[in-house]
Amino acid sequence: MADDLLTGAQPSPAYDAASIEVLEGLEPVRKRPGMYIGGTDERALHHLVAEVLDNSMDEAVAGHASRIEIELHGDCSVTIKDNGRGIPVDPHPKFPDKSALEVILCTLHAGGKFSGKAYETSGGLHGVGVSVVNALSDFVRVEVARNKTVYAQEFSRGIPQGPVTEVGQAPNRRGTSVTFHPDAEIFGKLRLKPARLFKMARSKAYLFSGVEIRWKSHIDDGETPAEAVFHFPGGLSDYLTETLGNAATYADRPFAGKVQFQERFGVPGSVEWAINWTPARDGFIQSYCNTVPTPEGGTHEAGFWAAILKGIRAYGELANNRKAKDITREDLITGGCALVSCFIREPEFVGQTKDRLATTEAARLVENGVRDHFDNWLAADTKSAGAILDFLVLRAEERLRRRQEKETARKSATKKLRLPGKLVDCSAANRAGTELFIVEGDSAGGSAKMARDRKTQALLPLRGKILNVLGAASSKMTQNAEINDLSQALGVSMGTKFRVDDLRYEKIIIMTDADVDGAHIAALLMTFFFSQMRPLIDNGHLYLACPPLYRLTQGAKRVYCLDEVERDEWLAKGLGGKGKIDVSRFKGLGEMDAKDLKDTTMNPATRKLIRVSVDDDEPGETADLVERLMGKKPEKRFEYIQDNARFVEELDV
Ligand SMILES: Nc1ncnc2c1ncn2[C@@H]1O[C@H](COP(=O)(O)OP(=O)(O)OP(=O)(O)O)[C@@H](O)[C@H]1O
Ligand SMILES: [Mg+2]
Ligand SMILES: [Mg+2]
Repeated sequence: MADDLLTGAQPSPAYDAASIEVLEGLEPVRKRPGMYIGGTDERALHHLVAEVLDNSMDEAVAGHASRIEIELHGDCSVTIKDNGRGIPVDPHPKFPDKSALEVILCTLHAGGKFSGKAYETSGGLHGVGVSVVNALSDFVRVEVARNKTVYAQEFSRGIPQGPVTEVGQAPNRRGTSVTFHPDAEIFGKLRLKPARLFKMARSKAYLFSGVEIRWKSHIDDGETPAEAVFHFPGGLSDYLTETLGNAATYADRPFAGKVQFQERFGVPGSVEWAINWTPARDGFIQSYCNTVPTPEGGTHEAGFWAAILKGIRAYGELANNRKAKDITREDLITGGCALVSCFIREPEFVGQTKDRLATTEAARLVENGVRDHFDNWLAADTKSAGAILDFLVLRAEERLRRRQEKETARKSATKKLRLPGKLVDCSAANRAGTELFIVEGDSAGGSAKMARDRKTQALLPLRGKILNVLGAASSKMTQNAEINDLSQALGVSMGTKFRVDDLRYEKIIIMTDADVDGAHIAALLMTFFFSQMRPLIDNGHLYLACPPLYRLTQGAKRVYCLDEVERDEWLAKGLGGKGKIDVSRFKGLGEMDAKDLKDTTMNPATRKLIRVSVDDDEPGETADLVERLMGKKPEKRFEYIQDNARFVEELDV
């Protein structure tokens, strides 16, 4: 084979000046879409909509538009319409035979946002966005209402299908409407997803309370509304409250606010933020600059955390809490749920998809803008401030303890087992017959502790939701405290270093509440085992406990029911006791007393377990399944776990 290459009969084509191509117009975009939209995957496809929407948002933030309409059509084309100034249509001074509209759509680096004259703090800055969309669409129609006239021009794959023409009168309307259909030559079978666009549209409305965004979709995905109007005068604070739902938080209301830089620092721009802390989930931060999401963070995020960190340490000092000085940014972020949105002049992003903000000044502006407010807020609401401080100090202590444990473990010459502090171990010396219950929350751990058989049953309470490992980088995973505790308790390593023989227990039993949250945690754990400790499943070590949903009592008689069906059966035939049957539904494991928990869920003689297994005949299906389990909707996962008998196979023990 290799010889063929060297002595090949085909003469290689000459490599000379003629082989150096110069791509003209929008051709480079079609040749290398990745350079402009970061790939040709689903994310890139949706980014096209973001580019057009960002242009309308820029128009709104500049004070020229108050309404944006997004319509997803049945053929997966999209229309984005605003009531702004309208893209200029007059002949362009540099290209007198072309309109500005055509120049903007068909030339890279053509735009009105370079000088800061037409826009003050815009998300757009490269003059590339809409021309890239044009290059990668097989159909584009732009309509502009300006000077009481409606103009239109159509394009395909970046090439005008005719000049700008007047198509009607618009005596009291103005604005821009861009309709485009992504090109299947570039994106293949990928389709725009209503749910994703819906979310994008809604978050934009949260980011700029001065705009109303109207959503319409002609594609029914079963969950996304066909029509909606977004207008959020409450801004990010409302957004955060909505995102956290009814999770318990350390502050009653988020620490939220907005600062205009002009008033404080004499430069244009502003920062708005909202943050709260919760034990219920891993922390997150979503940041934006000029309404453009920056998933990789950047200087604005750095400034924000610096303000929060300095504020909380100073507060700790005032409150005479010596440990406050140990709090680091890492502690703030775990459990801290934050939204930060800044508007600045001439932002510098990394890459055309603008994933990270690089403007150094933003760090200072945001830090100084947020800092005073945080100090005042902490001083005014001492109850919340105290709760947050305690939580963060605990985080810091845990982190230091883990680090110290690691160091002592490394120092000790003999290989000694390190076990996490919260593991309630069993006393049996051998693995045979032993079980580890992974329980949700500390309260459930309490009754489980009394219900267990001390000799063979061990407990590991997990706090909050473990990291969604599928989406996480492996470095993040090894830093996750809950995951570290879990693998330490099991006595094994993750990934390729996993040895099934090292397992310290024979059965690993996931015991979570019989509700949606419990199912979520169970799904997270199963996914974790599937991706990091697969042999543990293949060798039949992983189980799900089946806590009952109902307890029926009639006089002195009492039965437990796993589900509605069983409950209704008993209700129909009666328990054989006296009087009325009393039905109670368990909301969580923590509600059951130790005896109930033992009889129904833990005692090997009376309980039911489900063994988790993976169907090997359909390996493709399994990967798909994990994806599905890890989708964004916990209810879906719950249904899935309940309905699916392939992944979760029934087994009476
Ligand atoms: N909806 C709109 N209303 C008014 N002007 C618009 C609109 N959309 C685009 N424009 C004009 O077209 C120009 C080019 O848009 P384009 O998206 O290509 O680049 P940009 O927004 O300047 O920068 P970026 O490449 O970062 O998006 C804008 O600078 C603006 O002057
Ligand atoms: Mg743009
Ligand atoms: Mg352009």
